[in-house]
Amino acid sequence: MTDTTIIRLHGRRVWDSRGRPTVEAEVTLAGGASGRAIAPAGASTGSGEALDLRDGGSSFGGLDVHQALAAINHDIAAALIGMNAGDQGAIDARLVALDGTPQRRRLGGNAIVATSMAVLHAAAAAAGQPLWRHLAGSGPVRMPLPEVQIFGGGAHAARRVDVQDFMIMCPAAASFSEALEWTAEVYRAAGARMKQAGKLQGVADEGGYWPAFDSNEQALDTLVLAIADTGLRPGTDAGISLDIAASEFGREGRYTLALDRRTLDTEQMIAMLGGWLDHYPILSIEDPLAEDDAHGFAQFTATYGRRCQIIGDDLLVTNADRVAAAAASASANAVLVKPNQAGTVSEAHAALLAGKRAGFGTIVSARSGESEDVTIAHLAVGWDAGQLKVGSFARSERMAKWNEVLRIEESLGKSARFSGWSALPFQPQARSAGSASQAVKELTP
Ligand SMILES: C=C(OP(=O)(O)O)C(=O)O
Ligand SMILES: [Mg+2]
Repeated sequence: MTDTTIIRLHGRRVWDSRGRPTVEAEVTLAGGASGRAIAPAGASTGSGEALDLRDGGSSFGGLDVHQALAAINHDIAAALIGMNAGDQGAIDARLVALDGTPQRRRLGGNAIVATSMAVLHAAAAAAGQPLWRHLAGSGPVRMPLPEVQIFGGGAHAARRVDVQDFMIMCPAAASFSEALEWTAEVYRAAGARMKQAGKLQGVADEGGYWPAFDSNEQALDTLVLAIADTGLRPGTDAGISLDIAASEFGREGRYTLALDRRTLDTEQMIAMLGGWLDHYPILSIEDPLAEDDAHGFAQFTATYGRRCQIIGDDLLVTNADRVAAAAASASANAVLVKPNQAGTVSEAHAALLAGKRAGFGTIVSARSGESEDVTIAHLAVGWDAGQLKVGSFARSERMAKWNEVLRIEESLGKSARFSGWSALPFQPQARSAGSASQAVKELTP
């Protein structure tokens, strides 16, 4: 291990996958090691998450990031230079104290997360280890179950369909690489079907197809048929994972579905999703209800939590206290972990650990605005999260992460273990796949 004293911190303006400026932080240590990281950015943000500092105010202000860069190059650099990069907890505590606001309004969530992750990279480099191994120590790790988008919707595709992410999970695969291979086959089969049906309009923000479906159910039907087209068994080999992102169209117990031109109350929303669970091989649902509908979440989880993963994203905003509260009230059984939602690496890790303590599924996740930064691939493996949600094949900022996991898997050789079904917080035999073959039969002309 070389000298891990921080001697330089530099903030740089780079660009994200939506053509928006973002922040890269680069940390140099006395022993010569360095690390850098780029802040991602969300589009369907939870109201409780850390806010990016954009010129003129928070994420909801201007577009540019000069103020966040200035925060890195002046206040943050002054505070961190001389500190030990090997003590991530102390670095992150210093960042939190220096900002002094619950949502990182002063220095910016973007400045803070880029710095926190860059320090982590520098410490791993100084130890001469890949980041995932630096995090895991000598502990066992599993390759994560990939959650890959096939169609985009909601805020990621101009609300062309209400549901934000239609994804595939292949927990029956023997390895991460096999799961990704099966998913790629489904992706191509879905694209071919959409093209044939005149429903393909392009690529959404996370690399899934930008669809021209007439209903949310048409998207689900297409997904089931695409799985079957590849020879995989829907519900057995490959299942569906949805991010409803209901906070985007629901408030105070009223949910307005643009595609169906109707407004549902909480009970009706639960009934609609329950109908989908009964009919389609769905393994996971994220944000089925809005972030202000904790009672609805609890009701949904009480009814379906034994046969489906129910993920809190906007509800939990990668916050350990919120995860503990959700466990106590049984309002979800899984937590999405987005480092920039929390602000620092340590806070994101605390949220993941709170999830593990509660027996929750834990899913490390990208944002819809991304870059070539692959930190989350290492976090998913090094923290043994079990699951990773990134986006899809048509965009290289997504594939950078998936390909990084492939490299990690290869480096482990025969000792690489795949999380598969063990990543999900319910028994496989209880999954809602009963009607999957019936659904295919009904859909096949
Ligand atoms: C990745 C997501 O979206 P965004 O980054 O736009 O908040 C999500 O909602 O899970
Ligand atoms: Mg989400």
